[in-house]
Amino acid sequence: MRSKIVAGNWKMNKNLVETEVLLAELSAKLPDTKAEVMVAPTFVNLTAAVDKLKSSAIEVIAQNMHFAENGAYTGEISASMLLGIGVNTVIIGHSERRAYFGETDEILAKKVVAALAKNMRVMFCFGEELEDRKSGNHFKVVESQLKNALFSLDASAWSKIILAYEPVWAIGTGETASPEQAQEMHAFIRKTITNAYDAVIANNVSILYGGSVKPNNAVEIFSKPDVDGGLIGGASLVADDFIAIIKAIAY
Ligand SMILES: O=C(CO)COP(=O)(O)O
Repeated sequence: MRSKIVAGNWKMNKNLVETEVLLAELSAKLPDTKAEVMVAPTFVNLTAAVDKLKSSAIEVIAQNMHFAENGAYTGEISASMLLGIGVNTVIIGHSERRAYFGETDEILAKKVVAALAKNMRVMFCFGEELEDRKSGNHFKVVESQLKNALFSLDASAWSKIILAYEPVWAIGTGETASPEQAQEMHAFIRKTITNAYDAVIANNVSILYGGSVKPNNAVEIFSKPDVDGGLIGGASLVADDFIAIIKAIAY
C-alpha cells in the first residue's frame, strides 16, 4: 500500500533562527496523522533541523544533491554528506533546478542513481511548462521526463522512489491545476509506469501534487484517488497553513 505524504519544500527561505521557530511550531501543532510529514530546509540548516526534530514524526529531507561521491565541485553536497547528518531522503529534479541551474534529464538521472546507490529515498519532481499544456503536449513531456530519468532503473529501486508532479505553471503563481487536471495526470503517470514496469510498482508508488496547494484547495486535490499528498512551497512556510494542509489528507 502506498503512503500518503505531505512535504514542505522551503526553498531558499528561513535563516537558522526562523527555521527553529517554524520547526518548534510545527512539532507542537502536528496533528495525529498516518501521513508521512517531511520538511526540506536549506542545506545550512539541515543539521539544526534534524536535531530539533529528533523526537518528532517529521522527517527532514534535502532539496538537492550532487551525483558525485566527492571531489572538486565547489558549492555542492553529496549523498554521503546528507546521510552523515541523518538526512535519508532527497528531492531531485525540482523545476527551479532545471530552469535556473541547467539540470537536464541526463544530470537528474545520474543524481537519482547516486542517491539510490546510497540507499536514500528520492522524491523526483517533474512537470510540464505552460506552453506544453497549451499545446496539448503535457502528457508527452511528462512521459519523457519520467523515461529519461527513471525508466532505466531496476524494478527493485522503485520502493525508494516518491514522485512529485509539479506543473511549472502552477508553482508560486497562485494558479493550481484543477483537482481533475491533477487526477488526470496522476492516472496517466501510473499508466505510464505500468507500461514501463508493471501495475504493482505503479500502484505502490506515491505520487504527490505540487503547485500552489493551500489550505483552501488541499482537501479537494487530495481527495482524488491517484493523488497521494502534496509537495508544498509557499504554504509550508506558515505553520498554521502547513498544518491545515496535513489535516486535509483523508484516509
Ligand atoms: O514548487 C513547489 C514545491 O516544490 C510548489 O510551490 P508553491 O506551493 O509555492 O506553488
